Amino acid sequence: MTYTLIDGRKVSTDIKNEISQKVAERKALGRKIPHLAIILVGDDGASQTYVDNKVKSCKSVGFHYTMMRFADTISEEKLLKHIDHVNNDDDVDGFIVQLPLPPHISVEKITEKIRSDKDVDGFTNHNFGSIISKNPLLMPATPFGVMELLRRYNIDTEGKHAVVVGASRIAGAPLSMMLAEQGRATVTICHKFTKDLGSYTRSADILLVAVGKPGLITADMVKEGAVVIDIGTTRVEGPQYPKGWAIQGDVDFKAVAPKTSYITPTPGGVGPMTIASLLLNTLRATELQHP
Ligand SMILES: NC(=O)C1=CN([C@@H]2O[C@H](COP(=O)(O)OP(=O)(O)OC[C@H]3O[C@@H](n4cnc5c(N)ncnc54)[C@H](OP(=O)(O)O)[C@@H]3O)[C@@H](O)[C@H]2O)C=CC1
Ligand SMILES: Nc1nc(=O)c2c([nH]1)NC[C@@H]1CN(c3ccc(C(=O)N[C@@H](CCC(=O)O)C(=O)O)cc3)C=[N+]21
Repeated sequence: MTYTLIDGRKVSTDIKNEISQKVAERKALGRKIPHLAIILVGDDGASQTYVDNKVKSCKSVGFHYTMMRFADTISEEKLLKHIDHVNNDDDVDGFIVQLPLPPHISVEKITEKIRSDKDVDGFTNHNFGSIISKNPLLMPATPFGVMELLRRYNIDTEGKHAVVVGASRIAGAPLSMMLAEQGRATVTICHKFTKDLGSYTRSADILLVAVGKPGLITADMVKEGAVVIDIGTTRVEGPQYPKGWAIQGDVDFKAVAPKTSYITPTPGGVGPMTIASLLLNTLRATELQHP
C-alpha cells in the first residue's frame, strides 16, 4: 500500500509563519510582544537539545524569551519560590518547567504551582480539565499538536476507533480525552498493565503511541490501512550514528509504514508540532493577559 507521510516539520513551519504574522500585527499596533520563559534544572543532554529548539523557535517568530537555569541540587522549596516569582512577573506571559526534574523534586507540586493562564505546556489540572470545557484556556501542548496534524491532513476521527498506547499526564491521557471530546472518536487507552497489547492495536483505525520504547509497535500489531501517529522520542546511543546517538520513535517505521494509509516519521513528525503548540499557547496567553 502507498502511504502518506505526515510532515510535522512542514506543518509546524506553516504555523510558525502564521504566528510571525500575528506578532508583526501586534507590534504594529503597539501591543505586547509574547515573552516565554523556560526553566531548566540540571544539565541533561536531551533536555538541553529540546530547550535549544524551543529558544530557536521563539527567535524565529519574534517572541521574547528568557532562559532560567538551575543546578540539579536546587531544593524543591527554592524552585517553588522561583515559580511564584515568575507567576507574578507581568512581563512573562507564559513559562514552562522542562521535564524531567531531579528525583527530590515533585513534578506534581511544581506543576500545580504554575499559574494556569501562564501554563503554556498545558500541564496543570486546570488546563487538563480545559479539554472538556466549551471555553478552554490552554491546551496540553503535545496532544494539541497531534490533533492539529490530524486536522491539517483532513484525517477524520469521528466514529473511528482510536487506540492510544501510553497514558501519561503529558501525552497519552490528555490525548485520549481530546480524541474522544473534540475528535468524537471511540477511544481505547492501553498502558503498562494492558494484557495482549496487539489485540487492541490491531483493531485501531488510528493508532497513537506515546510510551518511549523504540520498536514497541511491530508490523503484525497494525491493521492494514490504519493511521499511525508516533509520539515516542527516545535517544538511542550507538557508534553507528554520526552524532553518537539518534532519535527513535516507538514504531518500527520501516516495517509498519507500508501497511498504513498515513504515518508520522520520527524525527520530523510530532516533535516539531509540540514546539508549534507551545508557541501558539504563548501567543494565546499573551492575548488573554495583554489583549
Ligand atoms: N514528541 C514530543 O513532543 C513528545 C514526546 N514524548 C515522548 O513520548 C514518550 C512517552 O513520554 P511520557 O508520556 O512522558 O512517558 P511516561 O514514561 O511518563 O509514560 C509512558 C506511558 O507508557 C506506558 N507504558 C510503559 N510501558 C508500556 C508498554 N510496554 N505497553 C504499553 N504501555 C506502556 C506507561 O504506563 P503506566 O502509566 O502504567 O506506567 C505510561 O502510561 C517518550 O519517548 C517521550 O520522549 C513525550 C512528550 C512530548
Ligand atoms: N515541560 C516540558 N514540556 C515538554 O513539552 C517536554 C518536556 N518538558 N520534556 C521532554 C518532552 C519531550 N519533548 C519534545 C519536544 C520536541 C521534540 C522535537 O522537536 N523533536 C525533533 C527532533 C529533535 C532532535 O533532533 O533532537 C523531531 O522529532 O523532529 C521532541 C521531544 C517535549 N517534552
